Order: sequence, then C-alpha cells, then structure tokens
Amino acid sequence: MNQLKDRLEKKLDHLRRGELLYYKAEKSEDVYAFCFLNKSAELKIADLMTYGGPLSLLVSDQSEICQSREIIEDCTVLPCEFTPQGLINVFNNQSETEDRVLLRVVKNHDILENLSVEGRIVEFASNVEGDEHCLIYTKIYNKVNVDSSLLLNEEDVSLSRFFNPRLIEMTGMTELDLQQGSFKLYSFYSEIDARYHWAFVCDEKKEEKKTPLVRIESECLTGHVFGSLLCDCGDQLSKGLEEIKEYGYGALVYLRQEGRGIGLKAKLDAYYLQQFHGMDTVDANIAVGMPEDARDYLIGAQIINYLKFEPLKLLTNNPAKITGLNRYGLSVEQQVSHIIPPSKHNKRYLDTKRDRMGHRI
Ligand SMILES: Nc1nc2c(ncn2[C@@H]2O[C@H](COP(=O)(O)OP(=O)(O)OP(=O)(O)O)[C@@H](O)[C@H]2O)c(=O)[nH]1
Repeated sequence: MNQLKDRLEKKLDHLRRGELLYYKAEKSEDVYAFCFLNKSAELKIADLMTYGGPLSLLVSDQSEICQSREIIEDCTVLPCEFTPQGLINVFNNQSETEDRVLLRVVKNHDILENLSVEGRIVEFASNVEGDEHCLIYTKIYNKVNVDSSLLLNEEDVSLSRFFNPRLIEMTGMTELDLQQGSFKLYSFYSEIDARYHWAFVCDEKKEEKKTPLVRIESECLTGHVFGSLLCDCGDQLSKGLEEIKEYGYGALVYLRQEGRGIGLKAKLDAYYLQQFHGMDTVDANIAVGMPEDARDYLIGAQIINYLKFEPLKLLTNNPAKITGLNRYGLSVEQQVSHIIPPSKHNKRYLDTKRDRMGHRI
C-alpha cells in the first residue's frame, strides 16, 4: 500500500509543480498530455501544441487565466468546478449553471469507466491540494516517447481517490446487541453520495497476525428489512454477522448500494420484468437502462482502511467485490465462501449469479 502511495505522490507532486503528466484512456490506445496552467502558461501551451492538439482548457469560473484572451484563443474552453471532495462539474456554458453537463459525482465503477477523458483527468487533478483551478490538455497525435513514470492509468486515478482523506468521515460509534451478539456499530458519512454507511465491528478475539474477516453487504431493503424470498440477502446478512462474531475479529460493512447500486425504484422495475416478463436479473437491469452491476467499492475500501482491517479475508461469493477492493489498493488474502442453500423462490436468481455474473456458488 505504501509503495502505491509513494508512486502516486510522485505523480501528484509533478502536477503540483506545474509539469506535464500523461493519461492513457482505458479502452483505447489514446494518450493525453495535461498540466495545470500556472504563470508559465504560454510555455506549457507551446509544449502541448507539439503533440498535435487541439487543446482543451478546463477552468473553474474563478480562474483568472480564463479571463486572458490570448491563452484561451487556441483552446476549447470547458468551464468546470473543482470541489474539495474531488467532485466534478463541467459547464458547457459558463454563465448558466443549469447547463451543467456530464462529469457529475462519480459514484460507481461502471460510470467511472464510461466517463470521458476530461472526467478522469479532472478526477486525478482535483486530488491535488491548493487552488490551482485550471487544467489544459490535449490528445497526443504526433509520435512521442512518453516517460512511463509520468503516465497515469486507471489504477492511478482510482488510487488518487482512495488516498484522498476527505471522502468519508466517521460520525459516531455505539454498542449494539444483535441476535448474533454484541457489535460496535460505526457510522460513516460519505461526501461522494451524501449518505451514511455502517460497519458492525467485532474485535474481541483480535490477535496479532490474525487476519480480520470482513463482509461487504450491499443494501437490500426487500431482503434485509421485509424478508423477501426472491434473493438470499436476508440470510446472508444474518449469517455474515454470525460468522464474524464466531471468528471474533472483523466487520460487516453495510454499504448503501440498494439493488446492486441502481437504487430501489430501478430494482423494483427490474423485479417486475423478472416476475412478469421472464427476464433474469442481469437482462432486467439492462432493460431498465441500468448496468448489470453499478457498484463501486471506494467507500467500502475507505471504511476498511479506517478500521485498519487490511489485509483481510473477504466473506463473499462475488469476485467483483475482490477486484473492486484491489482497485483501491486493498489486499484480499482469502475469499471465504458465503453460500446460502437455494430455495424454490431464489434458485433462478442464484443460478444467474453463478452462470452470468461469475459468482462462485
Ligand atoms: N438490481 C437488482 N438487484 C438485486 C436483485 N436481487 C438482489 N439485488 C441486490 O443485490 C445486492 C446483493 O448484495 P450482496 O449480497 O452484498 O452482494 P452479492 O453481489 O450478491 O455478493 P455476495 O458477497 O456473494 O453476497 C443488494 O444490493 C440487493 O438489493 C435483483 O434482482 N436486481
């Protein structure tokens, strides 16, 4: 983890000094060069022009540089807002805030991947402290040798968000007696989605060198609260708490990712298609215009990091949760299965998780 952090710090430092960094888009061979525009703006523009342009300028509306006609003449100007949480708004019309487009709060992995280059560059840059609010970038067309230590990839952008300390705040802790026994219940507030998330922690059998057992549980109102039989969520929640209690050292991190991150309204629409149109859980999500799984584990990773539960054993059947934590630099030592025997109500759902979503069931 420290190595990753050091590598990242070097790149952030480079940017702080006003030097050029490069970004390689995930699903193409395209490479972009970018930097903050500071006092030596003209020099930077000359540098960037050698790459083949056109140049784009991302500016916050406060930026003085934006006022300078000569500098912006060669650029497409995209006024944007850098916020302390690394949240991004880009305006297509500087004067009208209603005209905000795209690049909104980055909530989940799939949306992250689909964000345009500007979003990824701004995401990275907004993790630089200070009030440098003007970025310039261009796609590289000409052949150039890019120093690989200055080349950002998706991992760097994700890590830069992870190491940004402002994304969650521990807002309270109490003891809670559950059927499974007593837990310390922590609440965390996340600026990313403006929600509270929870961690049920047990450390009574904590020992040196014992790896904590962690479960990440995504919110399921229908299964957890109303006891719906359509999914295995209710049983997984209670069995998860039971196993962590028995092991004596770990946490159940409860993330507000209802319906695999698509929200309750869309999940119920998808349920309708499963009940009355014979679709499975994957096709139904897509039919309601959502990704099959919209979850991102940045908040979960930050909570686990806060609790110092890394490296960890993860109680799950879902490999995407492991890659989701790896993405933020967390090391999962072992996957511990969390299988609930199927019932006639949820068999199809569990079969689909195994056959189409790669769950190890
Ligand atoms: N969109 C959608 N979401 C569902 C459906 N059934 C259950 N869910 C949601 O799926 C999520 C399941 O969360 P988890 O049990 O933590 O995760 P998992 O991906 O099943 O992986 P495990 O760790 O192996 O349990 C919850 O957010 C449920 O609300 C469905 O048919 N459609």
